[in-house]
Amino acid sequence: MPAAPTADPTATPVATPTADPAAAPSADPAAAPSATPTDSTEDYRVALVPDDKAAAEQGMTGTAMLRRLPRLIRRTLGMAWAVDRRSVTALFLCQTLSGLLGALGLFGVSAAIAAVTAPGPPAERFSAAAPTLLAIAAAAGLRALLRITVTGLSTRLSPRIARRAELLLLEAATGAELAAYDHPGFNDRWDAAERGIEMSKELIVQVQQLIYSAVSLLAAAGVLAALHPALLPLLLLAAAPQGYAAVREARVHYQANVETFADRRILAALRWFLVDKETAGQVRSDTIAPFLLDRYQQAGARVDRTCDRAAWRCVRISLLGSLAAGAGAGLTWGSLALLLATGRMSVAAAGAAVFALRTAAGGLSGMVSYGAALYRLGLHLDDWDRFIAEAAGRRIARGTAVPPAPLLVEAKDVSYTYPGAEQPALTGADLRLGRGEILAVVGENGSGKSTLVKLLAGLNLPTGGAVRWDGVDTRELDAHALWRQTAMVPQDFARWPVTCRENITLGQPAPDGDAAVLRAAAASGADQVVAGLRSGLDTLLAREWLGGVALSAGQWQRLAVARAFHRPGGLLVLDEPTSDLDPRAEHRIFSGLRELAGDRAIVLVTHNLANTAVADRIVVLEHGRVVQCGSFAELSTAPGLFKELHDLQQDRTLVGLR
Ligand SMILES: Nc1ncnc2c1ncn2[C@@H]1O[C@H](COP(=O)(O)OP(=O)(O)OP(=O)(O)O)[C@@H](O)[C@H]1O
Repeated sequence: MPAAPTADPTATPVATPTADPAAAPSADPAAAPSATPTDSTEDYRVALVPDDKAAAEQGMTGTAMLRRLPRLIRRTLGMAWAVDRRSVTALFLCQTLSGLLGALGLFGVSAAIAAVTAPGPPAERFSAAAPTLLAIAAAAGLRALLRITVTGLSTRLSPRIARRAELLLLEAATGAELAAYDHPGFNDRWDAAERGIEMSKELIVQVQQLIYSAVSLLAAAGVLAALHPALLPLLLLAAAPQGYAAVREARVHYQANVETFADRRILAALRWFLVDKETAGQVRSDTIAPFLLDRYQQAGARVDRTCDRAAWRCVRISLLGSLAAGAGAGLTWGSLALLLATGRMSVAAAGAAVFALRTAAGGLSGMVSYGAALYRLGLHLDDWDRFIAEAAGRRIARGTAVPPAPLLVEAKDVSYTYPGAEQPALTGADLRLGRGEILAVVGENGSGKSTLVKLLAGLNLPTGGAVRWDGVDTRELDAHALWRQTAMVPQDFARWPVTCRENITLGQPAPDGDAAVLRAAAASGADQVVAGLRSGLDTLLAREWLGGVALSAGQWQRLAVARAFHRPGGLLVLDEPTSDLDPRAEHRIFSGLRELAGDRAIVLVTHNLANTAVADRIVVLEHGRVVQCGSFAELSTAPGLFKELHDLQQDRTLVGLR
């Protein structure tokens, strides 16, 4: 899936988001994307299949294939044209020339046989045929050269087409609203679309093979029609069963692919959990490896069973297709013999017909098999298309107003229900936050704190009520302009695989460059991290990469906070910003917060209620509702949830001291 895979992308190849444990169906069934709510890996697997299977069934008939092929060819050539016009033009010229040379060669064969079998002395006959034979040889040589050129051109085009397809996919994914990721099946469709990209590498190769076969067939068919009109329909009859079998096989393969889709995702997720560095320690300490490996084997066995069934079906289909094709071929060759025997065709024409029939049969079977392969690729390309269309339907399309740093951020009767969720995560929330103020948001796990701050920061749009920045609904604001005014430390902050400096500037340096970076680092305690790095700000923080340096969880968090402090956003959102920090680092951040609030509005989410003393106001959430609002002094003395939680926190400390 396209979301930043984990808090540590250094451990997650960005280009292989399928390995994202966030998308792992077995890891978190609540978050598992599926067609229907599921509670187990098995349910997940079963729930995924019907919809996708239904989609796969659509249009998988012979006529559908015939209808779709021209569109697919146009589409592939269109994609190729967009990336490299010269190569596509050269490809066409080569193919056309190759076809013409093929036809000339076949007519040449007829002329050569006629010359050789004409009455007269052998030497004369041979010298009469020699120029034609030389021309046939030259044409064959030239065709071979053209074939090599075509292969070279398609090898050049293939990766470029795939990269373009990938880029379009990435643009579609990053251009979608964040809420798109929460829609059931969105991540699955991303996975399927990625497979479409893999397949797109093959497109141009298959298309050029198909065109080559078609051109060969056309040339041979022209010659055959000229030799005897009965030969061509017979040839087509012989190819029909093979074509039908190829379509059926493509269909069986694709269906097997769809049926094993969920299991293959499970396999990918299990592979991830078994080998990733993040979980490697727990795999050992929890001795969970045998359990996960068992799951892996079960899923693998299911995939194998489905693939075996598909393979056997294909063998049966192929066998029947070949038998019918053999009978058709026998009919064609028998007819040719009959024409020759009854004198309705000359020996020269029959000789040329033999060559033409072989060429045409090769062209036909090439068209059938490449056509079927292309059709199969096209089904995967549909997945790519489907995702792009879906992402486009969920693209960020808000207003155009560009907000300055807000003086006032308000939530008015705000509710939010995650897509597909039965219960709202937030209901009827009202609050105000002015520039220079600190607002703390507290509550038990799952009470809606992160949901609320994502709405205030315009990452999500409320499903009810409104969030307003200086009176303007966030729906009417330009999303990117709004986010430029927002600095955020989310719970799962990213660990970008770039230098320490870039981890703080995010590629958006302040006018005073490193001075601003060092100020932000000093305010968050990241200055100590920088001081310990062998190349200071220039140190690459990507442990898997050559020369990268690994940081501790707390050191990363200091950098994440520095990054938010460095950003000149008018709204600063800190969601559990000190969960990994030692007391000294935590103290440094909270003692500097008031100064930072001078020209910003700050929202702080924390479970450490003592830290909320720094806030001007505290809102307490319970089951998605604001149940209390007040200052620390008020809430810590008045009866209510805040006091209860605060006392519990104190009480635990006392137990520890006893
Ligand atoms: N992407 C999502 N899709 C569906 N439901 C979600 C999603 N994210 C959160 N929720 C649900 O919304 C509710 C509020 O979640 P939220 O993350 O806002 O809680 P929180 O107060 O920040 O929790 P915590 O203290 O554990 O961080 C929870 O019941 C959670 O299950």
